[in-house]
Amino acid sequence: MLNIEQVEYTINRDFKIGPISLTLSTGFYHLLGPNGSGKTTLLDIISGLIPAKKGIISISEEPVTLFNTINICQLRRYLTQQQDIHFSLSVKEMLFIAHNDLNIQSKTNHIILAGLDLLPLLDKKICNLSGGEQQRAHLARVLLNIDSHSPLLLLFDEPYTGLDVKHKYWLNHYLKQQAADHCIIICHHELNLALNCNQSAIIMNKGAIHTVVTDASTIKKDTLMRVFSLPEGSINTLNDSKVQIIGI
Ligand SMILES: Nc1ncnc2c1ncn2[C@@H]1O[C@H](COP(=O)(O)OP(=O)(O)OP(=O)(O)O)[C@@H](O)[C@H]1O
Repeated sequence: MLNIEQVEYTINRDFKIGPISLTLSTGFYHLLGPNGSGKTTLLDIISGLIPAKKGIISISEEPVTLFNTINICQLRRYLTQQQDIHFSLSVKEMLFIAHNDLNIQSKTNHIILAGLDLLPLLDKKICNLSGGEQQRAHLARVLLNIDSHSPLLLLFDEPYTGLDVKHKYWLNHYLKQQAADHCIIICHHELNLALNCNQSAIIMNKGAIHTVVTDASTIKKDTLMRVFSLPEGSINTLNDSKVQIIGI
């Protein structure tokens, strides 16, 4: 599904991404790492928003290049970290701009809009919604667009921002179901959530991939302390040898 070979990108004299090589099939991948470790930059490169300086990326065998943007857009969806709405749009208007043939009544779409509790908010202006409500509307914009018969690459940059626990739970549950058919990469800082989920995780540090595990609950205390600069005593080892960060 996603193939990254020796990808490099130089941001400035002090910060460089890569070389990164990674091959991912369908599934659910947590992309973890401290602030400034290069997660968003990597997602931007994978999505084709910024061109890699070196190396090769392909999504379902399609090369990610500036000249192949139209094909790439059909193979991937990307919820970026920040969304700016410059017009006074309602939720419904924004969703219709993203999908001009959107059928709000269809069973699949109804599940998403109901799961994100957006049905009562459809006619409200986005700028008048709370932070979490706005994030739910932007999530719907992406989720309503993944009804595809072929596998997609779904990239989410900090999708949990502003969500309350009910909607975090719903989102995880929904994406877990989608992971059977699609390759889903979620960049976030909810370390305990990742440690709890038995899903794959990619840990970045200083522009490079530090660790890839097929089960995030096997991430070692040492790794967490080193990569995230956590103090001694901040990590609890449970009876089943899983670790949890305490105090957050
Ligand atoms: N447009 C830019 N110009 C200059 N430096 C940048 C730019 N974008 C990112 N950087 C720098 O590149 C590094 C990686 O940034 P990036 O946003 O990829 O990190 P991140 O892991 O997503 O961080 P966070 O968890 O805080 O969102 C940081 O040091 C950041 O300051």
